[in-house]
Amino acid sequence: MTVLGAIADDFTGATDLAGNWRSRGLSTAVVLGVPEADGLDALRAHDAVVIALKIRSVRAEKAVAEVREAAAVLRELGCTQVYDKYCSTFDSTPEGNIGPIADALLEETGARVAVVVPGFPDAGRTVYKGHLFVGNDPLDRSSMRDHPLNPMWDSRVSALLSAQTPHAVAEVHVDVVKRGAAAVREAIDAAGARGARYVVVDSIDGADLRTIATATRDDPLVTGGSGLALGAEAKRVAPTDLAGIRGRRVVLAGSASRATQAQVQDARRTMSSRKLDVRALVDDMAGEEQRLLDWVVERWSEDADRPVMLYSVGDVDDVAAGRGASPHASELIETLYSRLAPRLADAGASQLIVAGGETSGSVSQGLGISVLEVGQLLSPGVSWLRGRRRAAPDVNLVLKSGNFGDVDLFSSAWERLA
Ligand SMILES: Nc1ncnc2c1ncn2[C@@H]1O[C@H](COP(=O)(O)OP(=O)(O)O)[C@@H](O)[C@H]1O
Ligand SMILES: O=C(O)[C@@H](O)C(=O)COP(=O)(O)O
Repeated sequence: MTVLGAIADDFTGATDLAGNWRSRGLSTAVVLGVPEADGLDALRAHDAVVIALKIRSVRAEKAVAEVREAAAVLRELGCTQVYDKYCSTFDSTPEGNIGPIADALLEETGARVAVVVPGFPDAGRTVYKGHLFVGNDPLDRSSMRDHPLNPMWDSRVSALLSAQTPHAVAEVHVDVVKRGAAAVREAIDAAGARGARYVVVDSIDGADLRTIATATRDDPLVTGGSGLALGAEAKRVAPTDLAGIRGRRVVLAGSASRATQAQVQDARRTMSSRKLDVRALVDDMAGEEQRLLDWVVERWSEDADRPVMLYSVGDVDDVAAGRGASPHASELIETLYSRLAPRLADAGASQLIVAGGETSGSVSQGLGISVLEVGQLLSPGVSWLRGRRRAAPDVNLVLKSGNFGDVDLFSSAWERLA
């Protein structure tokens, strides 16, 4: 029976969370979109279910409506705790939807108070005295300040959240966390008694996540990045690795994040690659789609085993250039990838690495994927997946969050598919 349920605001975030639950031995299914009632029985066998939505950058009312539907499904599945998964870098604008979604989930779950835990120390996200750090930098001094969709303007998580919710937000700092789960529980309850509905809890290492997870085990709602899932009670089940599906290999990078830029630069040295031309997409989307398909297929015909890469940002100037070519550059790039992905699969692609949360959503939707099985972990937050497509053969996928993964991920990941 399913005990844990999650709602993730993007597809990479969903696989990030599922990978962490899998590493605790929990069998975890990722469903793309709110599943239909007749699809629920297949999910009941899992310990945990993640419903992946593509709502990170959509209007709050629309996002909340989808989240309420997803919450109803998790209730139907009998989940005793709902995990509200947003980005470990709290990606949102002041009009963003993290607050409204959490507010709706307080109502849906009947929770009096919910923790806010963006920390994921394995991936360099820590929260210290309420401030979110990316590596050594406060969030608003990290590369996230230049994000094309969600430029981050503050590092204090309570300030970011307070801009998006009418509810009071409290903080529990690391000195309390280091005293253990009972002290954290007491501090959360005390904050709740003073009227707070959210409590941002510091986490500077994995032990803190385990402490917070223990303290909140019986809470109907927790919120955070994926790190808190690493504190889930472990099951002694050795997770099996996914087998590789034979076929062509392709990298589709639509992420503008700095880590992806470095991965793109690294991969350009080892594989054929081509940068998307936003101007050409504006002028003739269908023609450009065909040209890109032909170009990839020709590269495969030269060497069937070598991956081929399409990318949209090689360095930070490409975002400004893309925007200069069209104010709709982001949508055009997402549309291109979602249309191209199924055509690449028809042309033989069975192993795809996709970079960027929004981009991964577009590609998965384009491929018609309904459920993802989570396999071997490549690096914190990044795993191989098997995507089940509606009326088409399955594919292996990596849906990589923009800022995650080792620099050589695009060339090294393939070896990890048995
Ligand atoms: N050259 C570009 N110019 C403008 N927008 C771009 C460019 N390349 C990618 N984008 C858009 O930026 C967004 C990146 O978001 P996402 O895929 O979530 O990755 P990340 O958050 O890591 O940057 C997408 O909407 C993508 O289409
Ligand atoms: O929590 C995280 O950092 C990731 O799971 C995530 O959501 C990253 O988003 P993108 O950078 O948009 O892929």
